[in-house]
Amino acid sequence: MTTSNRVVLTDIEGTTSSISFVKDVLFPFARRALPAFVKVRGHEPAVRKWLDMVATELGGMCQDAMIAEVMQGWIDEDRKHTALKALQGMIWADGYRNGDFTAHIYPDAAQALQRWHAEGIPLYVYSSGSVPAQRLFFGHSDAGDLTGLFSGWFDTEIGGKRDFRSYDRIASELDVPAAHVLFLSDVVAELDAAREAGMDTVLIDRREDYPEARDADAANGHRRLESFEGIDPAV
Ligand SMILES: CSCCC(=O)C(=O)COP(=O)(O)O
Ligand SMILES: [Mg+2]
Repeated sequence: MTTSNRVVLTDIEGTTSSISFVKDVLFPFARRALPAFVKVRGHEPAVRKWLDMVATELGGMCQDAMIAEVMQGWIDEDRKHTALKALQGMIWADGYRNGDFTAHIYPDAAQALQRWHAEGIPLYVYSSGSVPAQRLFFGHSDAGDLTGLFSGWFDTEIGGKRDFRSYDRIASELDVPAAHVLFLSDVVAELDAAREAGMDTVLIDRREDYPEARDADAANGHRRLESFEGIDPAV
């Protein structure tokens, strides 16, 4: 057991897992399935709630087929919209259940998360993917069911990942000083926001995801590592 009072908060896409898995497997799967999903399950309250949110944003009174089309455009743009992310998660549930795919996780990330958990370091996820999608992701990962490693999950319902107030709220929910939280992400703007809230940060700069290494300027003062190896959350 560790004597550290630090906790780890990690992003998923580009950090624990490859961008290509999300962009080339998950997004196309959701894009293809969206029209039928909206038609078949659009009446369920848990689905309707999000469709209505999108319809309101589009000015109200939209047909579901049009909402599906708009959301397909959002997938193409990689919009991190809370309603889209919630619906994507519901669609991916079928894919995981049917064994269409398992979620990619870098072996170094799986090993480090397992080690830190064994050392007693609390682990949390903060991703634009919805919390149910995060649970599915780690529940059906290439390294097996890793959900038991995590003490909690956060998505954009707590706020956007580039807004320092989201990190304030997360630290409050965890009931720890922000300085005790180590946030790991591949996106400098997210790390900037976490640092503004007082968190410690590491830029995960993987060659598989970012062929050109980011220099010190691009890293904007954040510690930069090319994998989870070498991260010691206890210091
Ligand atoms: C966990 S669901 C798949 C990832 C996803 O939809 C996404 O937008 C990932 O964004 P992240 O904040 O993890 O970079
Ligand atoms: Mg990311």
